[in-house]
Amino acid sequence: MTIQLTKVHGSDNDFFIFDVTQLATPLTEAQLSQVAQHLTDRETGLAGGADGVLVVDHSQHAGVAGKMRVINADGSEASMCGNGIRTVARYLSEKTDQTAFKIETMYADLAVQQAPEIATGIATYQAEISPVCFGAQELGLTLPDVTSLRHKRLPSLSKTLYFTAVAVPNPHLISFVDHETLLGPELGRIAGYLNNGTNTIFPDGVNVTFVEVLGQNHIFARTFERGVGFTNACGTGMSAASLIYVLEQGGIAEKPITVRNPGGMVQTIVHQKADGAYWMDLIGNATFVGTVELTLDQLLTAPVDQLTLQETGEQTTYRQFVAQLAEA
Ligand SMILES: N[C@@H](CCC[C@H](N)C(=O)O)C(=O)O
Repeated sequence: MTIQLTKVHGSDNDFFIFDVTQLATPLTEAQLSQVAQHLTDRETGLAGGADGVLVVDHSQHAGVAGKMRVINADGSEASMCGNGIRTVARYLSEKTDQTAFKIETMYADLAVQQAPEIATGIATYQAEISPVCFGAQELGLTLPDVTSLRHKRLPSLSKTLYFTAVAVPNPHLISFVDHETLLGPELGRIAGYLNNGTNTIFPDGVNVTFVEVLGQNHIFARTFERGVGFTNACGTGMSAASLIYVLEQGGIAEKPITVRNPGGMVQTIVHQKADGAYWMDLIGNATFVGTVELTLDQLLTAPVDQLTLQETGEQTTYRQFVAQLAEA
């Protein structure tokens, strides 16, 4: 039996889509974690490795096209992935011949749809990012007597930076910084500490994003992800950053925010419901790099570094888009 995987990315945050409906017998949780660690390794993994694996399955929820689970490169499971869900939206759109539908994720069935191209020839999808919560419990924030963290200094992390923590629903710590700090070593130092598994602030780790304001409704986000490390972009991180930009830094809700990142660019829109709850639209590329077929042995343990992708050619168009962004 062979299993087809699709290598995909959103803003060069790259993944393998693993459609487990192909399997005759389901894998165990331990095997899924093993698959992610095996395939994503940047040295020995498949096709240059990846930031994670997006597990696609049937959903039992009425009116939902499919289910997405997110397994980070270190084998841990995340509740959501903003760049990933756009690619899964495209995968399910092509599989089920629909352009607007819902995808089941760990905490919510999220609305997704095909969207107008962000640049010529770039397949583009839009995803709902929610639920949003500021509570310490949902964040896994364990500072004594702290129920939320909104624009506060944490002297044990930095003497100068202000931090806001928000779950969307995976946990994010956001700090607005100047250009030098955005590119400097502080992000790696702080996020490395918060994801070391022994710290007492976020014992389960947290995604950390530094944000620079480039203009009105125009920001740059750089993220160190829990379970991965530095990535080219983090979709939920950019959505969280956009929300905090609106709440604390003069960003305008209900209007597109351009979010640049090391891997490209997305747009977000921050919304608020009548009951006060926030949610975001995340709009960006859903690029299919190529496909590859593996045996079950290769999926789990056998060497995969010599396997090559059947490329789609989409990455060439994506590279041109990124080159144009750099010139703009
Ligand atoms: N890259 C993702 C986020 C993936 C999960 C994250 N590492 C976590 O553990 O919460 C995105 O685009 O949102």
